[in-house]
Amino acid sequence: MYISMVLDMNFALSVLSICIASIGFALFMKLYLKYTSKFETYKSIPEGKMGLPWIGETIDFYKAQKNNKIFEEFVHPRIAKHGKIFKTKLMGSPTIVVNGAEANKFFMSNEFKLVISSWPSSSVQLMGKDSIMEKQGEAHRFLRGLITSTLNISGQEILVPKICDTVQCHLEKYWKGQENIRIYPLAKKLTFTIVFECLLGLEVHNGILCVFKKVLEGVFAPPINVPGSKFYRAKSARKELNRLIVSAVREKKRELEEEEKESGTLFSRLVLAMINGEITEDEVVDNVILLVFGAHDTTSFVIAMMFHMLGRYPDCYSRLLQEHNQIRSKKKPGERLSYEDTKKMSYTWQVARESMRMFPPIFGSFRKAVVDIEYEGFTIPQGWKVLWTTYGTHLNEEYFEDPETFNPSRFDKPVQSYSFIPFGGGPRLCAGYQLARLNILTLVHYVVTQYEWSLIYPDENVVMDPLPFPSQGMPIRISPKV
Ligand code: HEM
Repeated sequence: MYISMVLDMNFALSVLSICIASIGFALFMKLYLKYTSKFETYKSIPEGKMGLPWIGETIDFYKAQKNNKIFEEFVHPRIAKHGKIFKTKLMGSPTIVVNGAEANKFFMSNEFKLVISSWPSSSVQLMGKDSIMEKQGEAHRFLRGLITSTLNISGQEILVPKICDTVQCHLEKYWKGQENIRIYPLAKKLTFTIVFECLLGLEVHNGILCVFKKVLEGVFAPPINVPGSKFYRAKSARKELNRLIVSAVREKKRELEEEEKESGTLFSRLVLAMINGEITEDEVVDNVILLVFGAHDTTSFVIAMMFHMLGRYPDCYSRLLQEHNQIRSKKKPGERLSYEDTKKMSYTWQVARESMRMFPPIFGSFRKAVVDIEYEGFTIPQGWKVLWTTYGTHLNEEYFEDPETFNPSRFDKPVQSYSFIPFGGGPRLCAGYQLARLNILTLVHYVVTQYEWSLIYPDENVVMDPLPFPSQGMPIRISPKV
């Protein structure tokens, strides 16, 4: 009796489960068909798979990103199957992934006309809606003008000696007397100080780097604002940062109004524009934060990867060292580098470019179509995202012969335009590119002329979370040159 009751119950439960599963499946199919038929009117959407409703192929993308294999595991297999332009769905958005110099040129140079930049919600909330990356048209042009005017040739002539002092101070504080150091975290400290002190002209207070780090950690985290989440911690740090920067803005405003003299630093220029009513206080704050974000992990990763490759390619290192010894030999003891000296570091910059080709700090960037776009016989519907990727050209032998080989000399000759794009291109080309260049060249100069060094882990992995970084922080053995 008891057994038959249990069997009856089991049977009833099985029938119920089958019913629930069937209803679930029917609902799922209905949603899926509704979702796929929505775009049937567009006959020429690029090929590709949209994956599951809402999630799309996000899990595959994140998995590839975690392994630092976005190209090998996500982009390349889809290029092989569907061609250089394919569709997918990422983080809830239908997305067209575009690869190749021609496509890069088309989408990057049509910024504001056909596409606008489109950052994840967590980045916008943490960087602020008033940062340059969220601006279009005239507002974008004005902010960009302020930033790039600090980095024109006369701006760079002023910056180089300041960067030299900062680098020497950094080496004195963190390298001197050490046997082992980790290049990547130290390069982050240095980059932060260079942006804050040399570019912006702000003093670095104790603890501010820590607050910045917490904000940066949440920039690509899911925007889940619950206590304990990365995003929640980043939002709290952002509030703290706001307080600190707002008080610096108001102090600078008082100074500028009382003294009526402008120091020429980017921070003064931003505050002066605020006094003149051209931008708001929020715009000053958001752009200070954005500049640190734009510079910090990117420049430090390039520095780390340059040392990684130089440690593995002694011939390249000898040639680079020769370049710096020559510059050094023309200087008096203690004399700083000049902007002209940095122009002589052409091979070093080729090493940096080759490192960025193989290990781009930014894998690509999202845009949003503001109208239906016709490109190469395809239609990209209005509202869809477009993702351009660095890997799509950097690792393609159509643009770079033998792309897996580290060969800085490939940059002896100019490369096809829009094929080398670590700094992006078009109206949104990196606004701090010259600062990154000076930061990298100056640090390399002082390190290679003052230190013997060798890699501790020549096979150290690069991981991504979500930006790439060396898994061990790139430790090196160092000893001062005699
Ligand atoms: C090696 C170092 C760097 C790399 C690889 C890099 C890369 C990039 C890329 C790819 C973009 C374009 C993003 C897009 O198209 O959506 C960009 C934009 C930008 N970067 Fe950099 N960046 C670097 C260093 C810096 C530095 C040092 C600063 C400033 C101090 C900076 C400030 C900016 C700003 C303000 C933008 C936005 C430009 C705009 O929207 O008009 N970057 N960067």
